[in-house]
Amino acid sequence: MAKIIDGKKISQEIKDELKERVAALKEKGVEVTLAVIQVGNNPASTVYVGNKKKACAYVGIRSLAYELPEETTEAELLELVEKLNKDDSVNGILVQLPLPNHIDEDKVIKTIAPEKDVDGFHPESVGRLSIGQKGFVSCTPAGIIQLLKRSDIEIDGKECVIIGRSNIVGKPMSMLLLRENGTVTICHSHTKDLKEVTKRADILIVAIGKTKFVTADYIKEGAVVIDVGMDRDENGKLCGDVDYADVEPKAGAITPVPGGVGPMTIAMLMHNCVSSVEE
Ligand SMILES: Nc1nc(=O)c2c([nH]1)NC[C@@H]1CN(c3ccc(C(=O)N[C@@H](CCC(=O)O)C(=O)O)cc3)C=[N+]21
Repeated sequence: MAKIIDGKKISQEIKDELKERVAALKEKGVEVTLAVIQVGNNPASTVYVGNKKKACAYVGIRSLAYELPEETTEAELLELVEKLNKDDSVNGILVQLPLPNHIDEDKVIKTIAPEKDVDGFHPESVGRLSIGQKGFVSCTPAGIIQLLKRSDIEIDGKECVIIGRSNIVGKPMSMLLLRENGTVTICHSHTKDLKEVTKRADILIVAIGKTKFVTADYIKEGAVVIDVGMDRDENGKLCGDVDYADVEPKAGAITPVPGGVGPMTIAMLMHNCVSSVEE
């Protein structure tokens, strides 16, 4: 029986700590403000953005919602980002991804001022993380480190295997695990004999976007399994990239979906907003 890593509970602890820090800032007359921009109405994005606004309200962060129509041009979006860059009352800017196809995501991310890049997606933020300088860290991988630390799971010297090499999860995850002295392997679609690699993992991070892809035969007995997937099963129910029912009995610890990594992503966004104002 695996220990269930409760992301909902741990994210709540983090939000409660942040709530006190925001209250202390308010006493000094300092307000924390996050601008959230959504283009179009992708239903998943609407749910995530809604959760972000709710978390802001709980922690005491002011949130400004920009809900732009699907037809918004790239120039219009860039103009809004530049306006928010210059607005001293705005501390953080988040542009919800994915953007409609006619907008170049890289160009938009590059336009966000690095000092307001609470998503940690700007090339400067990514570069800083890779060379060990202070900067914003992508929220999902930062949340996974918190899940491990707050569950007393040691990373130092451990075999850490990541499946997936995305810019927002896999790659920054590798940098964070390396910073914690893990031995890090990143697997992807061209990896030969994937199971042989994943079976070496003491800590396995799964971020591939394939419903219930990882089964018990991918893991070592007692491994820590972190599921970053946000998928739908055959009944339309939310599930992850890990076949939970199959893997849980063999794992040492595991994150559920929902209630695992997802809520941590939002807690770390709140953390990034608050820490940017405190420093
Ligand atoms: N600029 C940008 N920043 C992001 O951080 C970002 C993004 N774009 N685009 C999409 C992904 C995905 N993401 C999630 C956030 C919360 C949950 C979450 O709260 N999940 C809940 C369940 C949510 C539900 O009920 O559907 C859970 O796992 O328990 C999931 C996924 C942030 N992302």
